[in-house]
Amino acid sequence: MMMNDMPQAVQAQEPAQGNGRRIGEVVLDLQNISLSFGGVKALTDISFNVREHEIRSIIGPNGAGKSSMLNVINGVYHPQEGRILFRGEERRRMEPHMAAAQGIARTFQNIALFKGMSVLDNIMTGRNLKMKSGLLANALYWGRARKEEIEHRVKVEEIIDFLEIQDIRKTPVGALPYGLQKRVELGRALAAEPSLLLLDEPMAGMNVEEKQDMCRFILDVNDQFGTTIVLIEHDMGVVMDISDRVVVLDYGKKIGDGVPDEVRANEDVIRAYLGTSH
Ligand SMILES: Nc1ncnc2c1ncn2[C@@H]1O[C@H](COP(=O)(O)OP(=O)(O)OP(=O)(O)O)[C@@H](O)[C@H]1O
Repeated sequence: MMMNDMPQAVQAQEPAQGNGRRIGEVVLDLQNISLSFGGVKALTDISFNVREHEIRSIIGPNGAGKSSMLNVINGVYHPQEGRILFRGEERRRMEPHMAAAQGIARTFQNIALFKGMSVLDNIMTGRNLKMKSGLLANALYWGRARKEEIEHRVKVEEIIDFLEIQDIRKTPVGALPYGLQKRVELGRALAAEPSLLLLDEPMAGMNVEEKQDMCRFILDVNDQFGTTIVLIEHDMGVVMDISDRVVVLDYGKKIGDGVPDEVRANEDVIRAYLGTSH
């Protein structure tokens, strides 16, 4: 990203209009979010927003509250305080399956795939929500269900081509190296055709080459499908390279928010990261 060429005034808090992508309106607005587990305050008064087509990263040292934040967005955790607006509408009650129905998909820190199933079948499970025909429909309207399945297959094959995993489409996921499993997990999330994709440490445990591949796919998803992406990542180099804006958490509080150059220069962020292993 060409942040260095941008004048200071343009950088303040606004995402870059990089890579020909058009960054649009705020799609997700988190306002004064606080979340506790018993006596543990995981998040304290966190506010930030995510704009359409943006790659928005959440970083911070271990235990900073990053996963908790993603789980709040996804409807897994319910904050005790604060407001969440998605596409301008305030969220009242939220469950993970409702997030999926709203076009929010996610991947997990620890790969959550069916290891004994093929790559193709795993990605196919990502279409579940889109499938109208249930078992009964399958029995009664065989033709219609069959047609629908073919349409889903076409979509899944498109994703397989996009992720360049044609040669392993029939391979059981458990037999694949870690980096490829992560790519399949991305494929399954993409199968839901999300408008907002949440990625929990998509590069964790990868070697340099696998990280480069994953970066390329994340940028391509964002660019070609226009998907808005929120990601948690420990690798600072990667984050600064691919993000439009970065929010920094430390001990459950927000200590920085802005384009990568702003965050890099932020004294609080530098202090939080000094002496940590990130
Ligand atoms: N389900 C839970 N029950 C109790 N405490 C929790 C729960 N989830 C998170 N926490 C606590 O909330 C705080 C933030 O944790 P969280 O996992 O969100 O941080 P993180 O930044 O994602 O950390 P890491 O980088 O290690 O994954 C920690 O103190 C953690 O112990």
